[in-house]
Amino acid sequence: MSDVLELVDVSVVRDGRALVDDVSWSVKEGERWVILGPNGAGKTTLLNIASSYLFPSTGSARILGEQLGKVDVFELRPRIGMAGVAMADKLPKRQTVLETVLTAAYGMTATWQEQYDAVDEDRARAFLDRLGMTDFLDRKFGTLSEGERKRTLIARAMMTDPELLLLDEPAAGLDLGGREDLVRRLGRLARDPYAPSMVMVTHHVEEIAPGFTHVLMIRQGKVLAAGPMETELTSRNLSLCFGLPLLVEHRGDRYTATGLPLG
Ligand SMILES: Nc1ncnc2c1ncn2[C@@H]1O[C@H](COP(=O)(O)OP(=O)(O)OP(=O)(O)O)[C@@H](O)[C@H]1O
Repeated sequence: MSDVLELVDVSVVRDGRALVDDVSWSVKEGERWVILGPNGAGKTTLLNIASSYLFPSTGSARILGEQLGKVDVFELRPRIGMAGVAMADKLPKRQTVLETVLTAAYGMTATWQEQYDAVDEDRARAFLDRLGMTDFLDRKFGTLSEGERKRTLIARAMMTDPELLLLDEPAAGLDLGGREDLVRRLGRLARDPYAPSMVMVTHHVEEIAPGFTHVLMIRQGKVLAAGPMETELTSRNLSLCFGLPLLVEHRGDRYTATGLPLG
């Protein structure tokens, strides 16, 4: 298996403070990673490196076999799908859902007067269908609910047929039904052997879909645990990560975490 992502001794320093501190982490082809950590731990900063939008202050980062700093990022970026709030803010609100997904194939965020290939339109429809968005194709992106927007962004990130899919808090802001629906869809994607390697940032173990294989826990910029879900997603590690006693339970193919009474 080849490395999709390989960070060696990576630090990101701003105003004399390490936001990411000496992180070494590798993601192999086909793996599905979850990044867990408290607010401000450095999760989004790591994702920004993985998407080639942020360069480490020190250390080395290889993405899809290319060394950050030596590769033309404009050639690298189409190989990476990214769905997150930062992307949602860049997309025109008046564009339809179908156009929002379709424009990804042309490496831009706005539509032009040009005709799109029927093949691309079919692909956009298929991804939207897979995410349960078929009834919303002509709706303006700006009028979607949080959950509908999240599902559209994932379809959009899939459109370039990425080798690496990065999801930044895809279930944040969803109600219970919306979360469960998304977890089911992400689970289907995670178990699809043809789906890209995936890295998902989340705040809650309840949002981990079946099919995710590995977890990275980060606290104050430092890696606290990284490895297979079944060995690393433990009460001990999660308690250390969030700084309070937590009980992790594994029921069926899902996880829950609850705080223990401070005895
Ligand atoms: N450009 C910057 N300059 C200075 N500090 C920054 C900069 N960008 C981020 N930070 C700080 O770096 C730390 C890590 O931020 P990051 O967004 O990676 O955390 P996170 O784990 O994603 O947090 P959250 O769960 O709240 O989204 C935070 O303390 C943040 O305030």
